[in-house]
Amino acid sequence: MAVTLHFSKGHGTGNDFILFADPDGSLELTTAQVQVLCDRHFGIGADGVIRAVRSENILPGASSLLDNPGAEWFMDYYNADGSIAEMCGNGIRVYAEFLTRSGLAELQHGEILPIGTRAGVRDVQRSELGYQVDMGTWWTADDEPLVTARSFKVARPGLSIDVGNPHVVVALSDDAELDALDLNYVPVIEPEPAGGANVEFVVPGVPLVRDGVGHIRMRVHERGVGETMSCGTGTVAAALAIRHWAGDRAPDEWRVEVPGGEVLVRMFEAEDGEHLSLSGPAELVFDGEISLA
Ligand SMILES: N[C@@H](CCC[C@H](N)C(=O)O)C(=O)O
Repeated sequence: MAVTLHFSKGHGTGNDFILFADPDGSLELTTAQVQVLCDRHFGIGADGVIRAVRSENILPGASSLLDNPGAEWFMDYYNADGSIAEMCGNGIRVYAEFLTRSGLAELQHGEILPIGTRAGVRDVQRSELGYQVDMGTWWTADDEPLVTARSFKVARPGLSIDVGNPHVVVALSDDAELDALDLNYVPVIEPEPAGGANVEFVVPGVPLVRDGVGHIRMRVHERGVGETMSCGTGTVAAALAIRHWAGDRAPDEWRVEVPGGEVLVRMFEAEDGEHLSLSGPAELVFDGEISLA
């Protein structure tokens, strides 16, 4: 039976999403439906789909992923290929805008909106740039994978960083190399991570630190999508990697420039260790409806 889906289209620094409300959890999409929705020629076109479902109505079993029952809403996130991702740093800001604009949640300046994700609960608040997200803790893997992109003569070492979802960050020599990178070609990671990974290519700013703030340029090849104009979790991983490589004097605040704009990453101490915050814009562009077979 065909289903009519009422959706909003939005983006955060050009990383774009189709969002729809399914408070009762009655409208689970198939992989094929997600693929059609995200197809830029045969569907609406997007890097991912976000289903707004009340936390109490997420799939049986998935509720164990929520470590804080205070999160009324869960971000059910799908990559364009239909695969599920644990977290999306740009998507969660756009999701907060969707929830508040559609009256499903309220968020005044200074208030916090906890949102459930497969990586745990993330606290979102309004900020000067749009929204700020407490991205929680992070960890690096012991192994150093090797990454090969199309133009590389030899594989280069990457840094594996998990910020709720998996990333491998690779440093490039300069802006020209970053601009010339062909990300139609899927970067090869050795050893291949079991669940795949997003790969960020970064160039430190020159100078790296200006007025106490670090500067980075980044392009990304996203797991389950391909090249995107931005990846929020990827910018956080990029800032962590450059700080790691830069050493003791590196700052805790970073501006990360991506093809779709700029976001701000901060590192700060919380009760359970170092957290990261991500601030950036969130825009809803249009609403529509589509019939799904
Ligand atoms: N674009 C997102 C990340 C989306 C999920 C990613 N492709 C994955 O599979 O982990 C972001 O802004 O963080």
